[in-house]
Amino acid sequence: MLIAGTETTAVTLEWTMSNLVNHPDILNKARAELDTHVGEERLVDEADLSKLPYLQNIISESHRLYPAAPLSVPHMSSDDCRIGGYDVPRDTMLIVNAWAIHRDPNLWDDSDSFKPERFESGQVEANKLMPFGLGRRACPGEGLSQRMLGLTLGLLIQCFQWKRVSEKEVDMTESQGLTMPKAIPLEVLCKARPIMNSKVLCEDI
Ligand code: HEM
Repeated sequence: MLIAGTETTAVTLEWTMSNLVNHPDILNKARAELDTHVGEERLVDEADLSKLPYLQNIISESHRLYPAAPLSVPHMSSDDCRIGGYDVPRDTMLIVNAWAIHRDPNLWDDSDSFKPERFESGQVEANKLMPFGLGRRACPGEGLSQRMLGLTLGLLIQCFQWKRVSEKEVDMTESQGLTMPKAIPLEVLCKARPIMNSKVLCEDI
């Protein structure tokens, strides 16, 4: 439960921040969305998340390219069945490669690029995502985790300016592990934005 609930969300946040510092234009657009819909007089909160579709699209795009459970969790067929043209006997272990599906060029335009805008076209794209699994055994923590990711990312962008430690792009190599960690942990520079000095922040805390 600890790994399922914390490591997955933390790893997703690290991949998302890595993508953002490698794409400052996308980071700026997310900051502009926060400044427009939340402003600089108070901190973002849960009720704001529905007004921040671009922030949500950034999270979806991170789930797509860097799913925290790339091979999901093994399942077993409870009966004979047919999947994608293959006969699968009862009691076969099935592993879904979400990582490969999320990068399949037949399903996604420019599939290896980080483009949150692809989710602006509506629900069709979002329906192709499966970072939390599908069906009866899908992740019960999806709602909690999506809120945690939205709030944490929103606060990080609202409160700090972020940039890479050098001109060189952040290395995006994946390492091995249950939750697909980064091979090289993220290091970034941050500078407090004016909201951090404001009286409002002290009152919010
Ligand atoms: C980015 C965050 C997360 C991701 C990507 C994620 C992904 C997944 C995936 C792919 C599964 C397997 C689904 C399947 O078998 O088809 C799973 C199961 C599970 N997750 Fe998550 N998860 C996340 C966060 C959380 C959180 C925050 C909690 C709880 C607080 C949680 C609790 C669980 C539990 C208990 C299961 C096992 C469910 C079962 O076997 O019936 N997860 N998760």
